[in-house]
Amino acid sequence: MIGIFKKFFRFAGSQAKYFYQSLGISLLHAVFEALRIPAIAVVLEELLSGTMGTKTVWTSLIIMLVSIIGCTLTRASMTMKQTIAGYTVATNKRIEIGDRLRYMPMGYFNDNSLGYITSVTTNTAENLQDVATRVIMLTTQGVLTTAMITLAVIFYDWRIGLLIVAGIAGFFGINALMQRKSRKISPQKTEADSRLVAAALEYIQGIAVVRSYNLDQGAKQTADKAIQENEAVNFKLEKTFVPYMCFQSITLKFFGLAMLFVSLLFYLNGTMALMNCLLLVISSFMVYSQLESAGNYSALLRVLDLSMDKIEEIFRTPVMDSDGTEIVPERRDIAGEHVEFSYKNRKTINDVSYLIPQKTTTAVIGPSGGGKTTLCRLMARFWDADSGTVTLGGRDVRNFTLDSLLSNFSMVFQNVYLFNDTIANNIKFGKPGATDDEVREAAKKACCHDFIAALPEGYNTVIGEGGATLSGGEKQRVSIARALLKDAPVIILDEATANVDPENEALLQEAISQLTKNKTIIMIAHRLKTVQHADQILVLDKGMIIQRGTHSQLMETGGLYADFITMREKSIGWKLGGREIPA
Ligand SMILES: Nc1ncnc2c1ncn2[C@@H]1O[C@H](COP(=O)(O)OP(=O)(O)OP(=O)(O)O)[C@@H](O)[C@H]1O
Repeated sequence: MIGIFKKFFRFAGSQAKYFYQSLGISLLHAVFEALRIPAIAVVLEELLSGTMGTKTVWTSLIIMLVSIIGCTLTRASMTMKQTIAGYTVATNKRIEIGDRLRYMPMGYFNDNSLGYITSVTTNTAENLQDVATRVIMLTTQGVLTTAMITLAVIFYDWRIGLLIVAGIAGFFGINALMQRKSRKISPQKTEADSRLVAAALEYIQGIAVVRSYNLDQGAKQTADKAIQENEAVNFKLEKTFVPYMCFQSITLKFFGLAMLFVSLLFYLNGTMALMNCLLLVISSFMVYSQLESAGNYSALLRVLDLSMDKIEEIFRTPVMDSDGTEIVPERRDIAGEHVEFSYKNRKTINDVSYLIPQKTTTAVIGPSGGGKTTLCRLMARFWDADSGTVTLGGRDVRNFTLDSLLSNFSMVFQNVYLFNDTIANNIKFGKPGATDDEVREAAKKACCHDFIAALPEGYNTVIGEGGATLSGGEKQRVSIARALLKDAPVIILDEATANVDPENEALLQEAISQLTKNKTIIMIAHRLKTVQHADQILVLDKGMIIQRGTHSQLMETGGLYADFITMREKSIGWKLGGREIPA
């Protein structure tokens, strides 16, 4: 128990002082609680000696009032301090996690599900603000109050004091057994909580697929299973702890009763004065009451312990730019030398070298799964190469801080993610301090001003999470507006495939040509026109660059590129529903 407390105080960082302060107040609270014993003693003594007067009544009343008011004020102060500190610890940790996730290698997101990460920032952090404050307050208050009352009892009769101590020892013995059980079961609870969040997220995110394939049974069964498992683990937790809690409670009640009877026996055999006997009989009803409620909550200490472990695991995961420096490169050429990269053990980029001179366009083409996206993402350090180097302006990308490296790149991918916020704020994401005029200007260049202006609240229209309320083409143009606003010198573009309708296609092309003016462009190209006009074409297959050169050079040599072009040329001639497929 003490170990978990120490760990929590370390974990709480700057907020720990509020918990320490509340421990001090807790001690004061215990003193106020224990004051009731002398208040009763004063009255009993005078009643029994027959000297009872109004002065004694007032004295006792004042002590009682001091005790009650003191207890109330100290409890309120403790609750405020711990609650505020608990919420602040949870808030700080959530923000720190958010900051840290930005600098994590993408492999972290591969290895840990969205559900797991979400559950750490939601219910795990909630344990800090909720469980931590309640458990720490109740356990410290219970232990300190019992200790204080024990001291007061020892003052009147040390033998009964020893009896109380024996009761406390019995309580902690049972509590230790419960903690041991809790160590085994609590991880099941936190895992079941994570699984529940993961299943709910997956079910909601995949709801469109679930509907279109009429899979409600299968997908729902998975979510239902996670819900039922969670229920089962919680039942198991309760079923395991309830006997221990009952046993703790019975032990304390037994020792309370023993205190009552032993006091009476001591009185009967003449070793205890009547006043002390009556006082201790009354005290026997209150001595353990707070310890009992502390015991009921202490099982949750293990959950708190595990919550801290889960959060600390995130902080222990190495981030990418811990050794980076702020670099503003003089040139913006990008080069890879003997770059190798594997996802887990699957080699995806195999001894690749390239040079992308600044302000030129490089088209990357090749079969699906050949490694085009991976190659581009290694340039912006979504991942680190296993061997070889990637440089920007002659400097290894690993020498940059992630922020200073990424300030050079704008990336427009096919899977655009827009935040559940206004369109204006989604565009501003590219330049947080941008003015409304700048946002409008970027939107106009990206050909999205007209559709935004037609929305009910224009730029202040809130778009659903992931951009759910916009069409694919609209989302893509908003993401281009975002990139235009950022105005980074290097643009990585995963070109839209030809399955965009002709009107959108024309707008998209206009937006892209605005974005790419005067920049270094790396384009995963699907369109014949772009490929033909690129300064350099890299043909990537099975993680290797198998051809490189300009369109005419590669057409001359023949091979995969020439085959690709021939195929595209054939498809241009095809007509779909009377419309020509765009080149
Ligand atoms: N995050 C990831 N984790 C594990 N494997 C991945 C990941 N991303 C891609 N891969 C795998 O790496 C290989 C190359 O993928 P990549 O997306 O780079 O290819 P691509 O040429 O861009 O494909 P496409 O044209 O279909 O988009 C594929 O086999 C893919 O399954």
